[in-house]
Amino acid sequence: MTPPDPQPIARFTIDALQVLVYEDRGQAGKAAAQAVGLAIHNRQKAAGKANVVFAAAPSQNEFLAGLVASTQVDWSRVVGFHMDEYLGLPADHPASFRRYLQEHLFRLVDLDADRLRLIPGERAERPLRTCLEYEDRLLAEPTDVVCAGIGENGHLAFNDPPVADFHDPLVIKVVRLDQACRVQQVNDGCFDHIDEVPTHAYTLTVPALLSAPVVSVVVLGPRKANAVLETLRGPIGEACPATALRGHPGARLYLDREAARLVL
Ligand SMILES: N[C@@H]1[C@@H](O)[C@H](O)[C@@H](COP(=O)(O)O)O[C@@H]1O
Repeated sequence: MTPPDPQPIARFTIDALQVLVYEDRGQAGKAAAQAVGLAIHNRQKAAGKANVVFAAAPSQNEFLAGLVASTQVDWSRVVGFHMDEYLGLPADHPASFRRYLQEHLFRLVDLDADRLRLIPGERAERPLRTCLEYEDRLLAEPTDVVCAGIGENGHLAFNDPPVADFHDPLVIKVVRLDQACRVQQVNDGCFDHIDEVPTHAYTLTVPALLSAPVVSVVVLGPRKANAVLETLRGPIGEACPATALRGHPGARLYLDREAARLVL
């Protein structure tokens, strides 16, 4: 017998943003995976393929596991991008986002190299050239679905508060990482020590992320409660980059009870 679909314990809308709260991480991730699976399926039916941008962080584990299990997605017709990567980190480094996505998704669904558009983060020289090349790839295959998280400091991808720009003319840029963001990477277990966390990274910009008609955001755990509060109840602005989601009618925020603690 198949387990029942996850049911939200609360659902509400803040400005244009739909918010769904689930009892636990597993249910929130599974619900997001079902909705993203359907969005990819619909896009494949309408356009033949779907261009999808994936976040790479422990917050995505349950969601990606749900997507791997989805029967709705034809992975031979998905083009996979990722939203950020550390500058100077080789692809096989344990904390590399390319490695994370290979292990949690691409390898598991046979998404091969010819359908992957990955940021060559190890190229630390001439990063602007890397940005322009990746921009060309994104513009050639416009994003249909973005799968994101929100950082403890309210960042979207690596658009931390000091560098986020809701009117950014760029599609991808190199940013200096905020200290709070670098500390989170250690707390998440991605690095042993703050000194190991790179100081700079490539990131898709806020307008690039929000250009997708479907934006699915999974935010889990007690350490995200403040960021969720700011995202939903604070003033819309770059001080909390995730507030930009409130202007997007195709955005959905999937929370577990712990992350939603301050907004229920
Ligand atoms: N590289 C990750 C992104 O891919 C992720 O979306 C974001 C939020 O991550 P988390 O949900 O762990 O806070 O953080 C980093 O930028």
